[in-house]
Amino acid sequence: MQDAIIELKHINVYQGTNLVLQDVNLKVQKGEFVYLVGKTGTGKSSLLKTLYGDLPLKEGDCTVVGFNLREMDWKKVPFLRRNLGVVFQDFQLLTDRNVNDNLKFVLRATGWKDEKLMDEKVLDVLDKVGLKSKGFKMPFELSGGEQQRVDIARALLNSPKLILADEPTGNLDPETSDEIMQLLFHISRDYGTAIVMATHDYIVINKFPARMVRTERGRVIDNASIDMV
Ligand SMILES: Nc1ncnc2c1ncn2[C@@H]1O[C@H](COP(=O)(O)OP(=O)(O)OP(=O)(O)O)[C@@H](O)[C@H]1O
Repeated sequence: MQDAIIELKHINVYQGTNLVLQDVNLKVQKGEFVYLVGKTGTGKSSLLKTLYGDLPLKEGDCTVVGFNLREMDWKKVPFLRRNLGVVFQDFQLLTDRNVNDNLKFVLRATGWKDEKLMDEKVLDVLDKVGLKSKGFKMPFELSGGEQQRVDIARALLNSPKLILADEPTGNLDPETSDEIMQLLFHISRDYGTAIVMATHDYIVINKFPARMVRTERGRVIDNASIDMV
């Protein structure tokens, strides 16, 4: 039997009192790569936010990396976040500290204490994203692609079973987008990390085909094929 990393049953997604997505059913298995596609404003980010506990789940059943979001005490959200990684379009690095300290900041915030273990972990994730020698650089000294790699390294810190990526190639040129996609596919394939990636970018999808799920008119449509979009 395969392990479901995400299982959604009849969930409704709200922004405030506004119902954004209705009756969403979705299963994502260990190591699966899934694109979340759909026009702007159709609810891709809202769905991802629900999955990482940024929007409260009001209706339906939702299990993410073993956490039942319906029954979960709101105070447990930090524990949920320790078990998944989130990658954003705009990198969201702390601009006042170098790459090592950006990563250590997250480790400390998620309960790590031993300096030596933290140093080893930081080196390990930087190695995984091909930035082993860049730990002492400030974010402004890095290219957009390198900053996105640091963002991905940050998502890998707690060895998550799931990465949620919201338009991770949105700010990158085509060549750099390809490099980031190769990295994400490598992570999914070689470490068994499930990845759900929201994107508008059909050039990327064509080059790196994977399962697609589409947001449209308040619904999530599974098995969307590329010629439908
Ligand atoms: N913070 C918010 N408060 C209220 N409504 C919001 C908020 N964020 C998004 N919305 C609304 O929720 C709906 C879905 O937005 P969402 O950002 O999830 O769509 P999206 O598919 O991710 O769009 P994009 O591709 O442009 O990022 C839109 O109608 C949007 O206006």
